[in-house]
Amino acid sequence: MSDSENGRRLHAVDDGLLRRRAAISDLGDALRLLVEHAAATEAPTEELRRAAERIRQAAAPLGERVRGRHDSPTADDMLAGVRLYNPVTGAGSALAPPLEIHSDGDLSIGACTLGLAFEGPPSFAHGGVSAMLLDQMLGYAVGHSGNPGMTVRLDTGYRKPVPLLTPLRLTAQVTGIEGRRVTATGIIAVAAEPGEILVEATGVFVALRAEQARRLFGQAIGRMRQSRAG
Ligand SMILES: CCCCCCCCCCCCCC(=O)SCCNC(=O)CCNC(=O)[C@H](O)C(C)(C)COP(=O)(O)OP(=O)(O)OC[C@H]1O[C@@H](n2cnc3c(N)ncnc32)[C@H](O)[C@@H]1OP(=O)(O)O
Repeated sequence: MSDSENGRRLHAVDDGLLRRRAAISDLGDALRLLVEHAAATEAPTEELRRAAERIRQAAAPLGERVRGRHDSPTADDMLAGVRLYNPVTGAGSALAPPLEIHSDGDLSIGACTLGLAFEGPPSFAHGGVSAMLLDQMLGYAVGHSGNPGMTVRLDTGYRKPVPLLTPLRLTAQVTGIEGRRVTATGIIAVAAEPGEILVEATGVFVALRAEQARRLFGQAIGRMRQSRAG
């Protein structure tokens, strides 16, 4: 194959992957709209029954070809950090707010708005959701520092309730590295009042030894290599 033919082929593959990722995002948006409407609706009972039937019909073709537990989604790129179904940040996940994170130097900054589907106490976020957002924020900061690891401890302090339907600002940073253990802290605030801490967390993350990584992720890594080679 000539260089230009090879180039055209790679370009076509990239286009296909980009189109698939855009479609996954689009499906994720539709699912999040569905989840939010389903949590907020006061539609008549008969409308709920009709909607349930239509949703089951729409779901059926998606279930015809599915991946197994150890298979990465074909549109993901684990090494580049592209994970479309991450339940906190994934554009394709119905569960994700989604939280958008970027870095400014050593500081990781996140933004999201939680809908009624995330309600715990009336009109405020469920405490477990705040912990989930902060675990992701701290994990991102730890990964960004070049020492990725798994959460072994997460201490969460709830100072004030987190309002729903209100833009939020989250921040996180690494505060200490001791061998394989990395400590990070983070907070949740309302975007309009970033100085007022609603929830704070400190997490400890541990970099896996090679043997631990093989034991926990060996099958998934093997499948990923196979699918890349094929
Ligand atoms: C740009 C970059 C972007 C990156 C984006 C990424 C975003 C990703 C975001 C994802 C975010 C979400 C992330 C998630 O959701 S991660 C999912 C939730 N976490 C887990 O499932 C982890 C479960 N735990 C384990 O599997 C084991 O504990 C592992 C394998 C991790 C360690 O195995 P093990 O337990 O046998 O430990 P060790 O013998 O190897 O020793 C390790 C060191 O750690 C210390 N230790 C252990 N436990 C604790 C503890 N509770 N408090 C304090 N320290 C503790 C221990 O004393 C030792 O220290 P030292 O004696 O060496 O000093």
